[in-house]
Amino acid sequence: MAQYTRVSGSVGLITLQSPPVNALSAAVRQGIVDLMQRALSEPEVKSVVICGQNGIFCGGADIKEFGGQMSGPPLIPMIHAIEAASKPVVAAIEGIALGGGLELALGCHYRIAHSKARVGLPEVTLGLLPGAGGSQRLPRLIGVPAALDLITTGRHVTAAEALKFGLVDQITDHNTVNVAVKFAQRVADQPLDARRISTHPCLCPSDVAVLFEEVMQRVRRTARGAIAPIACVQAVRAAATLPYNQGMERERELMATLFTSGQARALQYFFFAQRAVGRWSMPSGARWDTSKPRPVHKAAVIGLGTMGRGITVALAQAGFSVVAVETQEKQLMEAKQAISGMLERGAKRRGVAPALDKINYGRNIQSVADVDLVIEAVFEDMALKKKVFQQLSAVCKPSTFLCSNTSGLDIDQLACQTRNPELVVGMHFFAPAHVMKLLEVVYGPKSSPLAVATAMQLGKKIGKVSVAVGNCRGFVGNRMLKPYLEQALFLLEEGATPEFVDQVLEEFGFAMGVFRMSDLSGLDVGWKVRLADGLAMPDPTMGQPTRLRQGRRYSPLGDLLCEQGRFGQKTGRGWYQYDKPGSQVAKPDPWLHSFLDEYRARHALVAHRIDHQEVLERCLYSMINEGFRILEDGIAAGPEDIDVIYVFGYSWPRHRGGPMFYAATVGLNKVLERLEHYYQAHPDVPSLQPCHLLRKLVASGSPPIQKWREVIKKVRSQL
Ligand SMILES: CC(C)(COP(=O)(O)OP(=O)(O)OC[C@H]1O[C@@H](n2cnc3c(N)ncnc32)[C@H](O)[C@@H]1OP(=O)(O)O)[C@@H](O)C(=O)NCCC(=O)NCCSC(=O)C[C@@H](O)CCCCCCCCCCCCC(=O)O
Ligand SMILES: NC(=O)c1ccc[n+]([C@@H]2O[C@H](COP(=O)([O-])OP(=O)(O)OC[C@H]3O[C@@H](n4cnc5c(N)ncnc54)[C@H](O)[C@@H]3O)[C@@H](O)[C@H]2O)c1
Repeated sequence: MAQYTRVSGSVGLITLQSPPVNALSAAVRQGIVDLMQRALSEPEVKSVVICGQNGIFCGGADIKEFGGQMSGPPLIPMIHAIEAASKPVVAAIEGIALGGGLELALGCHYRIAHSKARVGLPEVTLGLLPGAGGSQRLPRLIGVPAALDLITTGRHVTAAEALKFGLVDQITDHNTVNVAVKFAQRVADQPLDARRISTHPCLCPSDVAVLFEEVMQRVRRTARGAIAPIACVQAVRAAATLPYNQGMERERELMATLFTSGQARALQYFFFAQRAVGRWSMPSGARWDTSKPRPVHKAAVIGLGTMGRGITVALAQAGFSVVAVETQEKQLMEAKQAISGMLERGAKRRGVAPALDKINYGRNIQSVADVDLVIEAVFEDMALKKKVFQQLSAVCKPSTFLCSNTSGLDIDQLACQTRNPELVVGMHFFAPAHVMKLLEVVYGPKSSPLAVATAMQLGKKIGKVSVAVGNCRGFVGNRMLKPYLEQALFLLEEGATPEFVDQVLEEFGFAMGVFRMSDLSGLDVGWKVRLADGLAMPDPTMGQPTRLRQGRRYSPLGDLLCEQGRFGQKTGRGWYQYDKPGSQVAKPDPWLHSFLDEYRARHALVAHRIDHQEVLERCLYSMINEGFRILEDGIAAGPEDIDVIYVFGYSWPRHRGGPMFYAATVGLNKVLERLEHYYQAHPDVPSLQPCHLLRKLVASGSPPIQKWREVIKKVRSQL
């Protein structure tokens, strides 16, 4: 909807009204079309101002409409009509002008923005391009290089930056609508021809062809298979090389291709999934909207290794006072230096002062007595963690929340060491903790809704996307990683190379294949866990590792590499070789290939030809199958939780929506059929056995992903 008022006698004020972000729904578009006609027909009205209610100009097209039959007046002619109007139209931009919202403003003759407003064309993040003339008007207004930057990244810019670009005409600290109305009165009689951006020539640098070539190469390199960034470059190239009308035609063609692509559907699903995870619930029925968090002012981090340092930086940067405790003197010194460096670099990037004074360092756990929340990040060793939780429980205020950054140990066992187990949750960060967006908030059987709500809110405050999950070995992310890693090893045993498996996964869109990723994070991490589990022990009778452990197929390949001191990048050798320890350039290693040949010969394994399809299906479907088990067990409340965890924590390509959305795209019956096929071929691999929920979903006609929760509820109620 939109509302019309006449202000100061001669200005028609059109206010977009569609909470929460004044998206351009059919009703809003209809309102704008009708009210523009009214303003143009009233002789007293000399100029028009368009603004949005509640201090928000417009969040763009209504993304919810994209999924269905679109109705109402189309956006492109609506914006053309505004630009063609005989009376000046001024956009009063408060809050945000994004996507179609900015395109609407670009159709206006003038743009006045509040100093705190942000503008941008984020369509690329939804698998689209600015398809209401944005790709053609923006380069004409601010030049090709700046337009390419904004359109291919989708980044939001501040009002000050927008003014520098010439994207807005004026910024104000006062009431933007009042300023815009006065401005509209001043320009009421001025000629409009030069203000119609579509009539401007496109501002191109002399080496524009080289520029497009360079940008296209960069975009292809970083897109990981996403098509929208490439279409964005093509659309801007059309603006630079074609007359406006032909450019608009090209924009329309490209948009039509994107609009109906699976990638746009995946990215739009993911947009809503990110928001859905904030509406968490627990099996007890506790929910985000009925559970109040308690404020946290002062926090502590215990253990300043890789993770503790990043967590300390994340907390300090968000303004929290932090007590940082490390028992080892040498580690403490190194940590202080590393944390200060990270804070200084971060502050320089953001143009603010480094938050060095937010942190108090110490070696004694007693120094955390008065904090509101503790995050433990000591070694992944249950005995040590239990001891630390006992100490914390004795030292801290009774109301202090005690959280663990464990990668997968039982939160309940830690809670049992404390006086107030209801205040214990997992806060599982991802490395590097000050950079990675994901936080798994893990509730155990005793965790209270208060503790979950507090950890979720803290996550939000430090800029994380937080997902509440249940307590089980590996939680959601690492639990699903296990069958994925396991399949990758089995594929090596059966004839594949690490290079081939990685290539297939990287072509699929992962930032790194499974073996390059293992080399980066360190092969010793998983080895220690397998040793602790009694899995990585060599067979004592044979002096040889066997391939069956605890009743199921087991690949000792990773253990054998670790026994040789091949821990990955840090030792300069792993699944690949590196020029020196710490180097990041992975090179195929002939030693590894001979080692694999010998290993296969020793175990009478005949290498067979493994193709792309087999790598993808075995690695991904086994992981997806575990995802269904996680849903069935109630560890994740819905598929969105899993998808958000995988995109933000494990570099799953966003344009494929996440593993569960991908399963829905491939077709659940196909996933089931292929899992059945592989399970038949490998009956000693339980992770390939299709789980009950997957079968149930297929039996229910493979409903769309938005309906899975209903089936999950039924399956769980029958357990
Ligand atoms: C706006 C934000 C920055 C606000 O952030 P904040 O953190 O404050 O709040 P939330 O993110 O939690 O959002 C609150 C609430 O609002 C919902 N929401 C936000 N934005 C939208 C939106 N644009 N539409 C619908 N709903 C929205 C959000 O989901 C939350 O609700 P929930 O219930 O989920 O909690 C932030 O929200 C944000 O960044 N929003 C997105 C901004 C954006 O990306 N805008 C661009 C939209 S796409 C667009 O504008 C396209 C245009 O270029 C025009 C395209 C023209 C279309 C023409 C169609 C041609 C098709 C051709 C096909 C031909 C086919 C054929 O030939 O057959
Ligand atoms: N490294 C990762 O990628 C990663 C990712 C997510 C979670 N985690 C988890 O985070 C935790 C820490 O991992 P990390 O990689 O940072 O380990 P790390 O080995 O780098 O650091 C652990 C630090 O804890 C210190 N420490 C040990 N006992 C202590 C005590 N009683 N009091 C104070 N400090 C103590 C050690 O001196 C060391 O500096 C583990 O539980 C791990 O599973 C790690």
